[in-house]
Amino acid sequence: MPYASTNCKKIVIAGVSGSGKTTIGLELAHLLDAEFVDADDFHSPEAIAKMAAGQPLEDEDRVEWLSALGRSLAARDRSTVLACSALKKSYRDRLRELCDGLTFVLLTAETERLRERIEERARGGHFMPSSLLDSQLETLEQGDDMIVIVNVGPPEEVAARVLSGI
Ligand SMILES: Nc1ncnc2c1ncn2[C@@H]1O[C@H](COP(=O)(O)OP(=O)(O)OP(=O)(O)O)[C@@H](O)[C@H]1O
Ligand SMILES: O=C(O)[C@H](O)[C@@H](O)[C@H](O)[C@H](O)CO
Repeated sequence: MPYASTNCKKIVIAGVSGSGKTTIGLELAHLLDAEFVDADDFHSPEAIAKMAAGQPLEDEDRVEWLSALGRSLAARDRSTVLACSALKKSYRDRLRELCDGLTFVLLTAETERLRERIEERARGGHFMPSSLLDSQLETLEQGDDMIVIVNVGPPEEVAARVLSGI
């Protein structure tokens, strides 16, 4: 059955590191009774090591990753929320090429709030250093192909705003 005629929703929660993709994506998946997939789980160990060492990923580091994510989304027959940075328009287009009917939501927040959240999370042992935030923001191509939601407030309220926006 073509995707458009089913109730199966495929939503990509995009944004820079620390924008809350995982936090809000999990809440949204709960509201939609959808599966939640974290694109960080699809990065190669080399890509994770690179980021952990403070080096930004480049286009070539993201090629296989995006293909695997697009194929994985297309293969799912349940509603799915994917937390994925999807910083460039070309990355989002690659996902669209592989999976029909994707809705993209961009989470944003003020830079200093993002930095504080990343630093707090890094103290808990997360691999991503806040030194990479500037390159994440430089790489981000915000476009009218995404609904923009400001991630400020209790996560369940932000997820409810996402739900009414999509
Ligand atoms: N609405 C919110 N209110 C308070 N804290 C939040 C909110 N959203 C996210 N956070 C916190 O900010 C940090 C970053 O959030 P999260 O890990 O969800 O971001 P992310 O976009 O998935 O990041 P990354 O891509 O780097 O994995 C976490 O510690 C999370 O608890
Ligand atoms: O495209 C990218 O640069 C990556 O997906 C990053 O966004 C990280 O995976 C994430 O920030 C980890 O915390």
